[in-house]
Amino acid sequence: MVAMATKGEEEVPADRVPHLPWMRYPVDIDAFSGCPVAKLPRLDPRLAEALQRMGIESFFPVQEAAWMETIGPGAFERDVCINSPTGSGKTLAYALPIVQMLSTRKVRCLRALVVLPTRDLALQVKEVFDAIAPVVGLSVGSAVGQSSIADEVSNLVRKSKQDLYPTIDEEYVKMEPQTKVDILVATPGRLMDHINMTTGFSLEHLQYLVIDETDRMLREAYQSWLPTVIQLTHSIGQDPFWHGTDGKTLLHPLTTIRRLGVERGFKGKCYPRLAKIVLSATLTQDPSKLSQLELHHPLLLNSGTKRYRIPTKLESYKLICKSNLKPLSLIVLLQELQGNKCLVFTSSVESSHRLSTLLGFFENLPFKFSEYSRLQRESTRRKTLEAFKEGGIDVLIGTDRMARGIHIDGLRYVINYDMPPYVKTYIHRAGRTARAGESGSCFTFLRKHEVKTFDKMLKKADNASCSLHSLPEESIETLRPVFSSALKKLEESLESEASKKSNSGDKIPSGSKRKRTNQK
Ligand SMILES: Nc1ncnc2c1ncn2[C@@H]1O[C@H](COP(=O)(O)OP(=O)(O)OP(=O)(O)O)[C@@H](O)[C@H]1O
Repeated sequence: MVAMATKGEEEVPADRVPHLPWMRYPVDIDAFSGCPVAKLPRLDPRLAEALQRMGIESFFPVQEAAWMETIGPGAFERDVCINSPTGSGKTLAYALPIVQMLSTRKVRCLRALVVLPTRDLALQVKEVFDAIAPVVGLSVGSAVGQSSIADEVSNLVRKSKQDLYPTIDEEYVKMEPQTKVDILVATPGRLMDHINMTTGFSLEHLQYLVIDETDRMLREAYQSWLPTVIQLTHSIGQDPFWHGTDGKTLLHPLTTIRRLGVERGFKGKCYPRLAKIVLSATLTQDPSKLSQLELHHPLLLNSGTKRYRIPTKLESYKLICKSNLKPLSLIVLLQELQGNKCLVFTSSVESSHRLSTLLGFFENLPFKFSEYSRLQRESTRRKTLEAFKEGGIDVLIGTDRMARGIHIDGLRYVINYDMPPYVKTYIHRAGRTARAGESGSCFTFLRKHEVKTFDKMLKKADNASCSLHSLPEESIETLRPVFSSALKKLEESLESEASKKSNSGDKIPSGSKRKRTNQK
């Protein structure tokens, strides 16, 4: 039985043959065994050194496979679609070829755009580019809303010569690109701000477009950023020649020498191609969604034959508990995990807030926890994530917003306090652990009536086995006396928060009214 598909969420039987012919004959990533950095053909030695400084001695299979289709024999002739498990190294799989391809560019202008759904994830990916791009002279910028738009503008575009020397010849100004970065990592909202408002910001020279977490990006419209970007990068009508006032016609000195490839469907005309890489651990197969990408002769790189794969060293457990005692079961489980780093996922910001407020009324808990949700200020969230990464906090309680792509070293445990609504949600939540070949465990709390649905859901995730984990009844019983007073304090605390907000005129957090988001 197919999980209830809701608007925007395509849940089709994982074993159904893909609609799109090109998805039926993927390159099997498992056919690659990875290789030492020194053995990757044509890798720029400066990049090899940078990778070694990052502690990377060998490449993962997906990175080797992607390299072969971009720098190797595949030579970027086809757009690359990567469907590979969480934590398998997809970021470097696209970052390395793009940096290598741009390492020979002569003029600095925006040639690679990487778009991701959240600021945290975008900043994480920018760190990877920052570690490799500068060694070959490339500059990397970000447009994620972490700083003011004015600061971003000054980092992204230089003042045009016309502003500096009003008498300068206009034609010369048109020639000189004003973007100060070669590679831009962006979230859709800020990208659209710069497209619409930042003078000198241009995508006309773009050669590479990467869409990470593609299934989520295609599901959430984000002010129709994708059609806007695709349209702006169409070079149809872009005259590659510069017609001087003296009647001479020259090849525009700054025309991007994109990989001129004959595009199918363009009647054989030479057409500079925008090379695209799209990727996810749960890449959509929905033709209507994929058509938005205008992929050129796409090639699918897939891990194994299943639609979804979970990390090999991930162990899954389920705990069946009474819903009214779930907070106590969570405390007992967290006590068992002895302060190891752990992410706790709930179904909504409101549920995260309630749970973390309630836990605050239990004294002497043997672990430090914090809420991590949109109800908090951005600065608070950033500090919380930093403290969690550095070990100052053991447990983060949040929503699916922190499920996509975020990598936290040493994260051993993920707990689904609320059952994930879809298999994709499960894969991305559980995928915060057992990354890069490490082991990890995912515990899911279930009420009796949820077990059957959950088991069916897990069958779609590569037939993942899931053992039953039980908690000592007596440990739960010892917490019950505190529990009832904690519940009372919780209601009082939420009431006073609500009255404070209504007195101060603050909007009640949208999270408290939010329907279940199918963010995944
Ligand atoms: N070749 C490598 N050798 C060792 N570690 C690596 C290698 N490639 C990537 N890593 C590390 O593996 C971790 C996961 O990589 P990455 O975030 O790219 O995975 P991902 O496939 O994008 O995961 P997700 O689907 O969750 O976004 C990162 O911390 C990265 O530093």
